Amino acid sequence: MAAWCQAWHGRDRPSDSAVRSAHVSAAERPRTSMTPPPGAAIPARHPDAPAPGETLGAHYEQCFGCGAGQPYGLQLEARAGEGVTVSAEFTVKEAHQGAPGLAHGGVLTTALDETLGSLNWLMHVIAVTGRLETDFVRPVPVGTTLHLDARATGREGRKIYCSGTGRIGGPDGEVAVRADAVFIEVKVEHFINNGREEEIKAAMADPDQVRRARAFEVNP
Ligand SMILES: CCCCCCCC/C=C\CCCCCCCC(=O)SCCNC(=O)CCNC(=O)[C@H](O)C(C)(C)COP(=O)(O)OP(=O)(O)OC[C@H]1O[C@@H](n2cnc3c(N)ncnc32)[C@H](O)[C@@H]1OP(=O)(O)O
Repeated sequence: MAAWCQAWHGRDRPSDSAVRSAHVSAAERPRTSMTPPPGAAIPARHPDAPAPGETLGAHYEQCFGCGAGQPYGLQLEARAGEGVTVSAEFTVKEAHQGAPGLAHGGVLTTALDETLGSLNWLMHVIAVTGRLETDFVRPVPVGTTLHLDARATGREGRKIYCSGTGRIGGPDGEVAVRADAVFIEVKVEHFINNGREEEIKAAMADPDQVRRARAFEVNP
């Protein structure tokens, strides 16, 4: 039986008090810098990572950032670049407005979060966003295609440092948004112990081999 499957069967869900105390100690931690510390490792591309130019596919069909099963989601399709870099496009739809005719800042942050998160697949690591800092440089109108780029800049322990930009008017157009983030490597138990049973079961039964591989095969 695969490790993730054993973890599911023998899972030990955290009690409410465990979740609360974990939350308090994390909240008391000083903010992590967004710059890789001196001595951080240079992120290495996994030998089995998709080749430059290949699309990565969604990691979960119901993901608000990349899943095809979310009609109001971003349905972002990331492509592998050289090294540990990715690019993606996202066209702002009416459902994504904040001010009339303009993209909501949270949606733009989601686009960056998803693009940055997809870098982890090139390293064959499962990681969640720990900290994400966005600069909103220009307003982004509905109908605009945001050209996104992201790169991993350093690794230290479980922390993965990365940065990304979103440009308008073409892949070399003006920067409209940019972000720095620290992702934290987790085991598949992070999802099993904290997610809802219904969705976890559905994800495990996903007939899409690529998505299953992204979710599980990086956790031997
Ligand atoms: C069976 C089905 C399975 C399906 C599987 C599907 C897999 C699909 C593949 C991929 C999915 C990825 C999803 C992509 C979606 C886009 C990305 C998102 O939006 S993710 C959602 C938003 N993020 C969260 O919900 C995190 C919530 N936070 C937590 O769960 C914890 O706080 C966590 C895991 C981040 C850390 O908790 P700790 O207890 O494991 O680790 P500690 O010991 O506290 O920290 C470890 C190191 O990380 C630093 N760290 C921790 N939290 C940090 C933070 N918030 N900012 C900066 N650094 C932080 C610490 O300073 C520490 O560093 P030092 O080792 O001391 O140097």
